[in-house]
Amino acid sequence: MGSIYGDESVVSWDGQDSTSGHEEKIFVAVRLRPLNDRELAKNDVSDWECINNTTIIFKNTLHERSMLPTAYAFDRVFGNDSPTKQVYEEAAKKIVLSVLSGMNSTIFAYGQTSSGKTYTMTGITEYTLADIFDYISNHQERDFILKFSAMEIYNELVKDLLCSDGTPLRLLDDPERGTVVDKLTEVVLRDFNHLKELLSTCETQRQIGETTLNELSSRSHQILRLTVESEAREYVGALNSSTLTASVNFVDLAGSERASQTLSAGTRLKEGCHINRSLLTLGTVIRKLSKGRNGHIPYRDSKLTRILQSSLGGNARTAIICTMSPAHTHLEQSRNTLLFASCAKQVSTSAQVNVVMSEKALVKQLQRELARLENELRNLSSLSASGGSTSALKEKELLIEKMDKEMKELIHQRDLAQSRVQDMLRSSSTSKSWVDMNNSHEKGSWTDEYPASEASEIIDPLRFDVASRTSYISDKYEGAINPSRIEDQFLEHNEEQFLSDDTSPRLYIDKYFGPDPCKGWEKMAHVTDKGFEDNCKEVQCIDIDFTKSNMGSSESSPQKADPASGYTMQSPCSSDIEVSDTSLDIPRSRSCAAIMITVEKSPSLEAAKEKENENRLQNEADNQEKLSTVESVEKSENLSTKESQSPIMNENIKTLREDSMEKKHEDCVKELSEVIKPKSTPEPVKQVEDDFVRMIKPEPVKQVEDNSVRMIKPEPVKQVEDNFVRMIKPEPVKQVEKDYVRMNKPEPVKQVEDDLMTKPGSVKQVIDDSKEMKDAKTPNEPEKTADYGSPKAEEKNQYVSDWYTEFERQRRDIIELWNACNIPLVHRTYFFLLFKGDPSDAVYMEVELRRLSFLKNTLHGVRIVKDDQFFTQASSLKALNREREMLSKRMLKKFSAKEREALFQKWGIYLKSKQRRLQLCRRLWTDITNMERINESAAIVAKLVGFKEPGQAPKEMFGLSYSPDPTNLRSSSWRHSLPM
Ligand SMILES: Nc1ncnc2c1ncn2[C@@H]1O[C@H](COP(=O)(O)OP(=O)(O)OP(=O)(O)O)[C@@H](O)[C@H]1O
Repeated sequence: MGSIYGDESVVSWDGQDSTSGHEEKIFVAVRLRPLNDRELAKNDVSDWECINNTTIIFKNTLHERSMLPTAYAFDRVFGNDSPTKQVYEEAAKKIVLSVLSGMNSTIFAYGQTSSGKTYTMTGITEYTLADIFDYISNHQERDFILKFSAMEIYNELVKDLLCSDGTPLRLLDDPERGTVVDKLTEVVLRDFNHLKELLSTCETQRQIGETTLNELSSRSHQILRLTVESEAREYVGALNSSTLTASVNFVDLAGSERASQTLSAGTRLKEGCHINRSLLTLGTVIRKLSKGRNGHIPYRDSKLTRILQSSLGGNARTAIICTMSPAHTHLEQSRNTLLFASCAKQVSTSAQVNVVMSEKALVKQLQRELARLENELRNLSSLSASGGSTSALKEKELLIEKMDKEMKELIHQRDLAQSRVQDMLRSSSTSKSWVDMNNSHEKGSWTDEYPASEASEIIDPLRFDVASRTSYISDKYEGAINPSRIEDQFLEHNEEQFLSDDTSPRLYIDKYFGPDPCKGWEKMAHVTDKGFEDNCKEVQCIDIDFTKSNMGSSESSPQKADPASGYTMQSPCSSDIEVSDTSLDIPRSRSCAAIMITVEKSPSLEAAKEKENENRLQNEADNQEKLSTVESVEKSENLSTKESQSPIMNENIKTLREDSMEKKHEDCVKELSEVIKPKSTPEPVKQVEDDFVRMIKPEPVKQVEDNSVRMIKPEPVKQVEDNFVRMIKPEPVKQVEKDYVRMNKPEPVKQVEDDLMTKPGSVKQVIDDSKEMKDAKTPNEPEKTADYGSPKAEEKNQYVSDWYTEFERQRRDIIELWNACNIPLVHRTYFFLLFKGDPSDAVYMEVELRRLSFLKNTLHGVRIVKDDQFFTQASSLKALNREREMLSKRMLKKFSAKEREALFQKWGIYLKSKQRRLQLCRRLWTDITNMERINESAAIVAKLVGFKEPGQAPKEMFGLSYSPDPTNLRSSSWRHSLPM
């Protein structure tokens, strides 16, 4: 008897958790009735016999030549002496009383005409109702409502058995309740007697006809329906009250019949046709369901199957009691019944508790559900706000913006640095050129060699603007002398002038770095040498020109040429560029060269300093010379009129007088080093370049775009599909195979061996220690014995003991993994016997553990992708079962009958059971927690396979040289089954 646990709980009749839907097969029982008087009168014989509770056999095999089965097994079979009460208790009660648990249930009586369906079903209905009423009276804590309805399907018309007008009822399809019989009378039962009255009404109403086989043959399918609603009394009207509601159907089918047997005609024949047709549909539904739910199930082909759809593979617990006549004359019908029963046995239903909540409870629950959903929605939105695609994009945009700013700043700094470099170089070169030029001028040599006409021809195409250039250069010159002004000059300087000026830092960048400044640093390394040399030359030329113009002015009006001196102040005198460049052979500023080397090769700071020192030494020598030159200029200054000197020149001379060239060079180098220091080492430059490329090139944007596209476009699906295809395609298997092969190759063994033998605290160490301990224990060597028991010896002892604990642990792991990976038993045995607990086993164990762990993971993966290809190749259950079969065959040869019997007894195998050897082999290596069983398994397999010296496994077996007595392994499949 079940129990009720209060509100929202259910009655459990069979110990199952009935609150959730569970799938179960239809319960099928067969009931054999006794031969009836008519059959006895005809001397009919009984063909069938129930040999136990579940099996019914065909007795008269002599009369039956067919190949049809002679024995049938069902959930329960009842012989002709079984009373209906027993049938109810053992085959129906559990199912029908599920109605009290809130689960729908149905009990069918199926069988040929006159086989005892009505007889059985009437009894079952009464017993059920009696039990239900009994239950209700014993459970006053619940409030029950019972409703009863009854219908029959006669000639494919649905009739209400509780209504006498005989009007056929319509079937309606309800989306929630399925097929319902429209306007079917439903009576609320007052008590058991009320029900009995109703049952009697039904009996009267039901179509009964006389046939030659049954005087009171039911000519219709009858469905009696009892609906049980229950509610815990203490919760009635409460907010959390709920009602269990379910129906039980008692279905007494019309009997299948053969017209020839029933000798029916007219009305009976017509009834028979309808009966057979609807039963045929029922049979088809059952047969189709028994083969799975593939394809169309013809529920709607008959009203019977349509009404009872929920009981046929639906959500009602179902039992079918097939009634049979044992008479030989009904053999064919009996066989059909058994065939139907066999099919029905394969059909599953999935019943669940129907809980109807009170309106208040429903509102409360809906409110709770609403709150939960709202909460989820909130979480989702906050999640998307914090980590969603929009925020990710925004974050990236911000990052890009930030990096963009940084890059701009870096570029700006670099520009400044370059400008400073140039200015310094120019000022340095100018000073030197200017001094040199003065020296040359003093010598009066260069203008003679290069006439003005030639110079003019060269300068014209350059459209050299002497005035602006002079002004600019003078400014820059000042800047070079006063580095603090450089930046201001660049900022203040006219943009156009910058662009037209090929000494402009911007053009310089364009020229040497290209439009993408990020490439500059590298490109610069290739072109600087020549480029900078050219640039320096230009600077020199300009300086020369400037110097020349100023020098000229000291002698005459700037508008007039002085043929004597060769000054051509009216026309651009850049012809002298060439002159200065070539004929004067002015040495390029060493400081310029040094600086460029620093930039060009991006050496380390130390290297730069080294070069700086080098330059300083060189410059010291140069400056000595320059200072003397300045002195000579000073001298000449005294000789010429003071007014003839330009203020700039005066300033220059003044500055040169105040600052030595060495100081200037030092300043240049120092400043340059400071400016370019962070970029002088290759890494930051590369980093800047990489960052820049990442930030300002189209790629990052593209990347962001791609990312966003990936997030919102259908491609992800494609990607997922691709991944999936990649997952389930043979490729991963191939990879897995490769990995597997790699794992099984001798290399890892070697590696593990090496590790274990060479590492400190290694196996070798343990072996040595244990040997040492063994030696220490030798009684013949007292001095060693003396050491035994000392702290050192105890430590060693502990060490060795730890090793054995570890050994046991590893061995257990391996055994577990063997089982998990379906490793062949022969392999297990060989290894198991190999492990003697010697520390040198560690190598084998470690390799085996690694291999198995890998295999287990792999198999796990393979199972996920359901790729049997690798699975079977690696270690499949199928292969293992094959191995067990083969081992079982060898038992005859390897074990005597006595030994086998002893083994069967030891392993709990019933001596009279079939396939005892196979049973035994199927148990080998299965109880992995029982070491005794494992030991026995190993011993049995070893004997079956014929290991000669199982403990003496060569380590080569880790390769492919596994050879456990080839004479005993004739079948190649044995070797094939080995995973190595
Ligand atoms: N197990 C049984 N023990 C004794 N008598 C039985 C048993 N089963 C059926 N009978 C008797 O056999 C006869 C036919 O039974 P019943 O009417 O139940 O058959 P049925 O299968 O319902 O037939 P139909 O399909 O024609 O209605 C009845 O007289 C009934 O009393």
